[in-house]
Amino acid sequence: MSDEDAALIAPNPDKTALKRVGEFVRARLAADPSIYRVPIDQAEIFASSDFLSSAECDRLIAMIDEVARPSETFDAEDHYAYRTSYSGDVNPDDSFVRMIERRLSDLLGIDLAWSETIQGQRYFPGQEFKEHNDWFDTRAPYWKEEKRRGGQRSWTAMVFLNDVEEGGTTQFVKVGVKVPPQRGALLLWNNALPDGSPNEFTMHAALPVERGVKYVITKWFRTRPWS
Ligand SMILES: O=C(O)CCC(=O)C(=O)O
Ligand SMILES: [Fe+2]
Repeated sequence: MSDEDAALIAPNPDKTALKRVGEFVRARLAADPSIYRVPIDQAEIFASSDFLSSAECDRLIAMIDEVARPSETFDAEDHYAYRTSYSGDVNPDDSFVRMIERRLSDLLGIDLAWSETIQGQRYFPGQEFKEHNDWFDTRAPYWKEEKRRGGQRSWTAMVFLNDVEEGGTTQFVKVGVKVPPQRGALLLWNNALPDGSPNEFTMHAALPVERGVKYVITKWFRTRPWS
């Protein structure tokens, strides 16, 4: 059995909560005319082209440049091969950041308290984030802590802050969906299936930047209040 297959049969204590979050966010997004659903059946992936203004993107880019440090993923063993970009939590107490967070939370209809603080990422040429799923592996040592502080990740919200000269496409590798960076565009997806189990079709990668620099912000929503 591959590691990936094993992850899919790992214990899923948050299944019912994931199902419930999936249901209400799905209904809310379906009723929102600014949101487009990527037309595939295997995963719930949504986009909105002008979520942030250029001025808002520039302000976030400047904040990321201030906090950038090497990324950490939850897979300590090979994280350098895995994600080579720079990342950092932008200041969650900043009133401008709070405004962006409130907008995301309102769009999805998930209480802001159920989400991790916004993370900024910057990719220079050659940097990438190899294919992965955003959900936690409930068999990994870190799960004990994550379970206590908000549980499984439900929805991911990501915003591209700039156009990239070449490369940096976000690719959902199992369903053939490719989203090139587009300034201000929001990408949202449900990491779970409608029944609350992890959806392997959400596996995604940030392809290497070839020319220019790529900036994104990401916010992960959980299944209960995050701390
Ligand atoms: O930068 C991207 O395009 C993807 C980022 C990502 O997958 C993540 O932060 O989990
Ligand atoms: Fe991801």
